Amino acid sequence: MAATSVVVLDRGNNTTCTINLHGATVVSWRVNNQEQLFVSKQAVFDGKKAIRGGIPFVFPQFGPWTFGPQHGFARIVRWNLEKAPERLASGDVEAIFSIMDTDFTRSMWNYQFRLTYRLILREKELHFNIAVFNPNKELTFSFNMLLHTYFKVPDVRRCQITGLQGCTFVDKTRDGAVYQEARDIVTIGEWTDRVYQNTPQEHIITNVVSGRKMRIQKYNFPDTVLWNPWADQAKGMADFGDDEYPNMVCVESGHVSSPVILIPGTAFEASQILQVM
Ligand SMILES: O=P(O)(O)OC[C@H]1O[C@@H](O)[C@H](O)[C@@H](O)[C@@H]1O
Repeated sequence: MAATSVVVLDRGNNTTCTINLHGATVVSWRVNNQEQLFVSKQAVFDGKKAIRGGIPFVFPQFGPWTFGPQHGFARIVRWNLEKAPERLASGDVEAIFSIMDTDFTRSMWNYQFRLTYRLILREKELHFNIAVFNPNKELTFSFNMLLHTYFKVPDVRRCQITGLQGCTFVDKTRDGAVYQEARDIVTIGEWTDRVYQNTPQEHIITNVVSGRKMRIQKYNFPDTVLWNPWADQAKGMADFGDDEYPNMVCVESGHVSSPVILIPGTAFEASQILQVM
């Protein structure tokens, strides 16, 4: 069996979305033949390591983890294809992916769970609907979740990001010091690793591929992580080219600064819409 395998949603007009079952990582989103996501040339596809780029799925932990790998296990396990790509009456294409607990996941996180991930590819949009169910009889569990989206950009220094003004953020490049964002438009010109809290439902990033704008809409994802490793940090990552940092920006919708607490028999739902404007 191949170490990794992919599922393609094809809407026609050279508009496609490719999902690698390793981590249910979205590894490509093309709109009219234009790639919107960054994947490193050094990315490793060995069915073990997390894929460097696209949209890795972070769950049940964000960041370093005492009981397992950084950013949890969802991005390094093979997902099931619950529903193969199917064209809807609207012409949009849908596919559903899922994981549930295994011996491997229980060795780090000893709960039964079920996670479904539904993707819908529209003309200029990609929709993500996520549901986590707690089937345990008595155990409440808590988790973080985040869509670690790597946007492809011609030059990150020219991107402007809206929707962060007034938000409190934890700056991981300054030992987790907490600040408040003063700027209505945020730009990036150095190593950036920030967890913005209680952000609004919408962000716009300017100057993505072909000078267009990207709209991010999120529901039940209170936080937004902004990340670019810049030159020095890039050198420290084996699966990221030294000169690639100008061509990506991670703007990540998540529930990370506080955990989701899920009591038995209930579900948590969250969603995101990406739109090329
Ligand atoms: O190298 P990883 O595990 O994919 O993580 C990449 C980055 O992911 C970001 O979301 C984190 O805020 C960063 O701290 C981290 O460096």
